[in-house]
This record gives sequence, C-alpha cells and structure tokens, in this order.
Amino acid sequence: MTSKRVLTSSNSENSQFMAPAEKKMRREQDVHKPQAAATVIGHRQAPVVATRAPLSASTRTAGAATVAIGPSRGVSKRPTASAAPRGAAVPKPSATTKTVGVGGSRRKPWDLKGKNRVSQLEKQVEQQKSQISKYESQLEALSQVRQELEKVSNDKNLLEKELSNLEQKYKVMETLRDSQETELQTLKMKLSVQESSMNRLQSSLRDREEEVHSLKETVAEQKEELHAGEMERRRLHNTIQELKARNIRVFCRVRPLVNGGFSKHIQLPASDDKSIVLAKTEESHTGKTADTQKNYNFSFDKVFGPHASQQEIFEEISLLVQSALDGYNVCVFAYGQTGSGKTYTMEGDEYDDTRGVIPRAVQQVFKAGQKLATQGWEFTFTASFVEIYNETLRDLLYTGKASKRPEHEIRKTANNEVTVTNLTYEKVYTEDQVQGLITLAKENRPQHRRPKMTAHPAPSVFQLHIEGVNSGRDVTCKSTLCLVDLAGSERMVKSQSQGDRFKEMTAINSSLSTWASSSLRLRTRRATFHTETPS
Ligand SMILES: Nc1ncnc2c1ncn2[C@@H]1O[C@H](COP(=O)(O)OP(=O)(O)OP(=O)(O)O)[C@@H](O)[C@H]1O
Repeated sequence: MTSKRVLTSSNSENSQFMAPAEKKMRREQDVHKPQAAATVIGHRQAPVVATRAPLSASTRTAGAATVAIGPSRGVSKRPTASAAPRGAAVPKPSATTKTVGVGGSRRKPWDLKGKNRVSQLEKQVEQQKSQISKYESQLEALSQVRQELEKVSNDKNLLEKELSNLEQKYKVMETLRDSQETELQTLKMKLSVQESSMNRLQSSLRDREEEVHSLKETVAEQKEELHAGEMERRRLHNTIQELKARNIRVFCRVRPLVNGGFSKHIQLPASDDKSIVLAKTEESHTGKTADTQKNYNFSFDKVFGPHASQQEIFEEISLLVQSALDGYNVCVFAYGQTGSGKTYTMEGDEYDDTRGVIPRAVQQVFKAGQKLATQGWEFTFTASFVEIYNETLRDLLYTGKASKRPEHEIRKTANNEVTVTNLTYEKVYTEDQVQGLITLAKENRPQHRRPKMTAHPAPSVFQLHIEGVNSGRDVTCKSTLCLVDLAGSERMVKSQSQGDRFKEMTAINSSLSTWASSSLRLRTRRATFHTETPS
C-alpha cells in the first residue's frame, strides 16, 4: 500500500520535483511496464522471483524433455527426472549421456535443437539478469527519490504548520486592525468635533481680538484725556494753593498738658478755627489793685486744638505734598518752644496713629507715584537728613566711624540748585525704609546721647528729592519736599542766651532767613507750624 501511494504521488503530483535522471528512469520503466510493472509494485524482490520462476520451470521442462525423450527412443524405461520429486536423487546427466552414447556416437537432431534452445534460454536469462540489475538501480534511484519526497513532505508539513501559525497571527492582526480601525473612526469623529469647536473658538477669538483692539484704542484715547486732565489738575491745584494763602501758610497747634488737660491761658473760639487767644495775667504795679488778665489774639491759617490728631494735621499738609509731586518745591517748618511738640508733629511715634508729618508725607508721595506710574510716570526718591548746629551741618544718616565724620558745605550748582557736600543721599523705595532713616537720624542726634535736661535741641531738615519722568510724553518734573524741625529757635529772647548759645541762635535765624529767601526764588510752598506749649 505504501509503495503504491508513493508511486501515485510520483506519477501525478510530484513529477515536477523529480530530477532529470529520475524522470529518465521513469520513462524506461514505462517502456518495460508490461513485464515488470506489476512485479515492481508488489515487492522489491518479486520481479526477480517472478522472472526466475518461469525460467526454472522452462529449464526444468527442457531438462525433463531431454530426459523424457530418451526412453521414447528405446532407452530403458526408468523414472524420469520430471517425474521424480524435487530434490530426490536423479541419475546424473553423464549417466544418461552415457546411456545415450551407448546407443550411437552422432548427436541426434532433436538433441541439437534442445541445446540451441538452452543456449537461447541462457541468453534470455542473461538479458533478464541485466534487466533486473537495471531495475535494481532504478529502484535504488527511486528509493532516493522517495526519501527526498519524504523530506519534501516533512518540509511541507512544517510549512503548513508555519502557515497555520501565520494564519492565526494574521487573524489576530486582523482583529487588532479592526479594533484600531474602530478606534480610528472614533478619534476621527472626536477630531471633527474638536475642529468644529476650534473653528467656533477661533471665530470668537477674532471677535474678542477686534473688541480688544477697539478697547485698546479707547484706553489710549482715555489715557490721552487722563494725561490732559492730570496736567489741568496740577495747574488748577497749584493755582488754588497760590490763591489760598500767598504761598505761605501758618498753622498753630496746641499740645495737651502732660496730664491730658487743657491750659486756662489758651482759648480757642468755637466759631473760628483760625484764631487763638492767649491770656496773660499782669500783676499790679502798685500792689493795691488786683492782678489783671490781658488777652492777646492771634490769627493763623488754621488752629489745631490739643485734641487734634496727627491725621488731621497731615490733611492740611497733604495738599502741599501733592504739589511736591507735581514738580513744586515744598517746605514745612515746625517752630515753637522746647517741648511744644515740634518733633512729635514732624516725626511722631512709630505707631500708625501717632506717626508724624514726615512718614505720612513719604507714604503719600510713594502712593501717588505708584498711581501716576499707570500714566507712564516713573519716580525716583532720594532722602537726606541734616541737623544744623552752630552753623555746622551734621549728617544724621551717617553710618561711618564718628572720628571720620566728614564736614559739609552748602553749595549752589549751575542749575541754581542747593546741595550739601559729603551728605548721605539715600535712594528710598518703601515707607519702611524711610521709617528706618528717621530712627537712624534720632540715634545720630547728639542730644539723643545726652540727658534730655542738659541737651539743647538743634534744627533738623529732612529732604526728599523727587524726580519724575514720563518718557512716553517726554515730560519730566523735579522737586524737593523739605520738612524742618526748628528746635531751639525760640530761646534766644526768652533764655537771654549769651556766648556760644547766642551765636547759635543767631546763626540758626540767619540760616532760616537765607533758606527762606532761596526757597522763595525756587517757588517753594511753605507752611509753618507754630506749636504752642500751654503754661
Ligand atoms: N500733640 C501732642 N499730643 C500728645 N503728646 C505730645 C503732643 N505734642 C508733644 N507731645 C509730647 O510732648 C513731649 C515733647 O514733645 P517734642 O519732643 O515733640 O517737643 P519739641 O518741641 O520737639 O521739643 P524740643 O524742641 O526740645 O525738641 C513728647 O513726649 C511728646 O510725646
């Protein structure tokens, strides 16, 4: 069965895989098919047997015929070789020949004929043998072909397995591809939704941009108007200040008694916040009459009573501070006898409510500077703090060694500006920084280090130099806010000062006079606080 299947496949399906030699053998087989095909298919050795069988039979027949013929010619009848069972003892041919030879010396014609037949048969046998060997070699070749076919079959199986694996993989890939295609479709839908919403957003963005553009134009117009308004405000504000009180205003502040009460010698008319009445008791010259009380009336631009807060005081000053930002020089003096509250008014304490004019003015200047920054203004503020003692300037912001303290001179620059040589000019950016400078100035005052009773105060000047630039409009402004504490200025007359003290008082007044006249030339607005100590 196996061989049959192999041949069938060789004939029909695998002929294309045969080598040319195999094909040739196959053709030869086809030629000899009638004799050998059945034999080859049946068994490898079968053709030989099948071929030999008739040959043997033929030989035996011939032999039998040779022997059997003899008796028929008168040779004694004996059991013939053909009649004898196979393998049984048969009389030797020589004996037979001998027997024949006894009958005569010449070969009989029938004997020659048989001999020829034998030789023919032998030739046929030889041919058959060579044919068999051919078949055997063909069989060998076929066996190789079969092996190759088996190998090819194995390869085919392997390839089929591989193919099936690949098919499975392909199926998996197909499933994957399907799911990815679905996903892709979903994403495409999302993308189209996003695109449409983006288009909507873009169109609304364009609308917004147009709105912003028109708003920007409006803002630019309004800025222009604002700037014009600001310039107009400055002009009007300063015209009002000038019209208000001849450029110099004098206020009076009455401090409370130490116990919080109010002096009987000072009267503040309730209907008028511009006048004050000081009552003075005059003794009788003769002693016969009672002491009389004489009233002295004084008028000021405004009078502040003992309950006036630091904020109320500053509200009057703040208008002048605004002028300083507008480019006008402003000077505020605090004048009064010792202990009347000049330093309290100008510097105050560190707490919010008790802060004096200087920190509040600086705060206002900084705030206004920030506000004006929105209109393109940039401000720089520089502070200095000096004390005038016996016509000598003392830098209250000096932080170096006491032994190396430099000397100072007041000089006028080519621009007609007054400067002090070797003075500390500190750039300030915050209110805290200014508060720190005030504290440093307090520590640097000689009387701060001496017992209060023996110390005599000296005038001090805090200056804030303001420089503003509006580069967009090519406008600048420059001014100085000058806040002066004229400590000790009242003593000259009252204390009957003599010697160095008298000289100091005279120098102070001279300095103040010079200052005032130079300030006036610089269009300085000034306010003087006359502080009163109730007695
Ligand atoms: N309006 C006021 N309310 C409450 N306390 C005040 C007031 N004015 C002054 N004082 C207090 O009075 C005292 C003296 O004030 P201050 O030192 O300011 O006087 P001064 O005029 O500067 O004196 P000097 O000329 O000696 O420097 C301080 O303790 C201060 O706190």
